[in-house]
Amino acid sequence: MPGRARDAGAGPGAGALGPAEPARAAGPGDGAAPSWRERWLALRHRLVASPAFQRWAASFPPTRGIARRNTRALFDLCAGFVYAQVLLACVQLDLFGLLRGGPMGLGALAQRLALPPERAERLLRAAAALRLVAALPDGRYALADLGAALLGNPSVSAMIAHHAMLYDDLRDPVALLRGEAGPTRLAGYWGYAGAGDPRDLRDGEVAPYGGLMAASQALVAEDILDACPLARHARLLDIGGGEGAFAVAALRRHPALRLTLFDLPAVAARASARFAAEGLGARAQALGGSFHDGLPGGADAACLVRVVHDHDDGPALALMRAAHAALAPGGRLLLAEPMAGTPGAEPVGDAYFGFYLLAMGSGRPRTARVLAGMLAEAGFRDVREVATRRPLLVRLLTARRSC
Ligand SMILES: C[S@@+](CC[C@H](N)C(=O)[O-])C[C@H]1O[C@@H](n2cnc3c(N)ncnc32)[C@H](O)[C@@H]1O
Repeated sequence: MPGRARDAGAGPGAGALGPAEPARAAGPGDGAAPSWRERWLALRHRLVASPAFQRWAASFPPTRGIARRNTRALFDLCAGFVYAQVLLACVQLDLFGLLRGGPMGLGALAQRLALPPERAERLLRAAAALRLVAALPDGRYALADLGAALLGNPSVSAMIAHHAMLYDDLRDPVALLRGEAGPTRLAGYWGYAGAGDPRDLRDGEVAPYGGLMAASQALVAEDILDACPLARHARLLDIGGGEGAFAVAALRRHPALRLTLFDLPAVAARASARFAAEGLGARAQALGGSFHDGLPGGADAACLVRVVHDHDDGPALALMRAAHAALAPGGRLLLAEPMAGTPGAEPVGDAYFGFYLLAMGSGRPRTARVLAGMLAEAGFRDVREVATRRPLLVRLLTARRSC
């Protein structure tokens, strides 16, 4: 296992980077005397664990609201899988597509869903409780905000559908944590994460994840390009650029920009076809290879979009070093991905991506500060975070190679 990156500061510009990784406090297990805070927490936890206290807190007016919120939060944690499966059923049955044209009654919906009316009603009531659809006073059902938002983002439905593999892999989370779960379905899906030489992957093995990534780029490319326009750059190296969805968005926005996309050979071939189909063949080329063997030079900007978190610390740091070596002096790197410790989205980084990448067999979510430390270690300077519109989906660090 490669060594973990230090939670280092990252030189100039890095001071404002997110919360530090929580320091591992010395505790009784480490031989140190417990601090007053630990003693207070222990007392508090003994109280909260007591059923008598729970009953009292749930009826005492000043604590009633907190007790109910905590009960609900705990129940939601227990029930999360069920909610996700209700959503999967809605997606598989295309419920939101059916309601796109307007509200429908139960009978018509049951027929279109090919479900007995009682089962259709059960699904619709569950979906209404989850704010995916709305039950109208006249008994018909309509889209609610969350269902309508899914219709506007078809890639989210693709993500939901492919979660069937993730849930299979998470069936025994302790075995997964102990490395005793055996081969996972996600490692097969993301072929480069498994054993073997990723350069040997064939078209049929990269197409499923390539398509999923290309579809979900719609959500992130504009946020990245709005946060960090590339107008001052002449040539962009898109490292691990997939089928070219981000590249196409960048080229369309900056008509003078030229671009080299680098990805595994089978993926680069798909990107090449896309550039040609979009009429961008004269400004964009796709090169195939493994970035662990080095990167093509000549670019004054490079980007790593949703790539670094797929890799353990040793390969991730080597990749940053390769990007540094490939950039022209003074060139700029953009590192964009969802990050751990994002305020208001903490479970997305450490819980969702933490376990997703564990099942995939490679990588981990990192805080902005850890990534900044790694970039500095790879030789970059001026590491800074640029705010994006939806940090839950993507955050952005920029860094420079010295002149
Ligand atoms: C999660 S995808 C991100 C794709 C794209 N940047 C995006 O955001 O849509 C990671 C990409 O890294 C590529 N990749 C993984 N290992 C690689 C390697 N050793 N050499 C080159 N590309 C690699 C994969 O083929 C894939 O296209």
